[in-house]
Amino acid sequence: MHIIKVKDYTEMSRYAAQHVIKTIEDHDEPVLGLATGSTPEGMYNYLIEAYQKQKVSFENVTTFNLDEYIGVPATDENSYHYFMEHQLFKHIDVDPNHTHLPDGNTDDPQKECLDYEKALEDAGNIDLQVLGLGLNGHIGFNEPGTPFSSRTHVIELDESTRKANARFFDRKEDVPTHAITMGIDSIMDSKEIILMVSGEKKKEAVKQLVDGDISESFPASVLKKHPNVTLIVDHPAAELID
Ligand SMILES: O=P(O)(O)OC[C@H]1O[C@](O)(CO)[C@@H](O)[C@@H]1O
Repeated sequence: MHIIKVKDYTEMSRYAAQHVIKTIEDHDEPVLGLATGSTPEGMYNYLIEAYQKQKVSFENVTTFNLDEYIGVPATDENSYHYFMEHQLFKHIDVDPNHTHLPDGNTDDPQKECLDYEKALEDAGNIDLQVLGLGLNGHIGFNEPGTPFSSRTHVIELDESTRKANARFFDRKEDVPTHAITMGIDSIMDSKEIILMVSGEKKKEAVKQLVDGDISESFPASVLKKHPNVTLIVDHPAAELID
């Protein structure tokens, strides 16, 4: 795993956005894996700015998001559909038919998982996957204990994850209990991965990732087995690593 230390959230976001733009430039039909949460918001703002300055076009880009809550309609502002639409998609020239998120509002989540895997396969795998890091080491919504062999699946969210994400909801009880997430093996199929981590509260997770063992009890540790991963970490989050 290649480690890039940057000053702060702004630099992390800029660095990641430049990496995404380079991937788009290097491929005729780029396939991007995208994340939600607070971590990538700044990167999305840089991408929108670059698009507005005509430095990049998303016309030929296909996107796959990592995850979606179960039972939250796409029109609900807490859904990851809504997040992506408002944080990125509606501001750029991506073809809406080429953006994919799991449908968390389906009657048949198991079938939705299989369909999502099929769509990923048909797209020929992800050229660049963007990841954030959960406090407990989750990537996507793959919580500790998720098998490294997992493909897209339904997951019960950890209490710690529901607590961490309660800031987006009116009440903690409103945070969904389940989600559909790309599996760890699905993520590992990506040709390249960037993992963005910012902020002092993630410093223990970063230490565990960098210095700890590769173990299903800390899902992000699997990334150390991937041949092309870059950790972009800001100084507050990198405080405990060399
Ligand atoms: O960026 P945040 O909000 O700290 O969340 C970290 C990770 O957790 C998730 O939001 C899922 O809880 C991921 O999508 C994200 O990468």
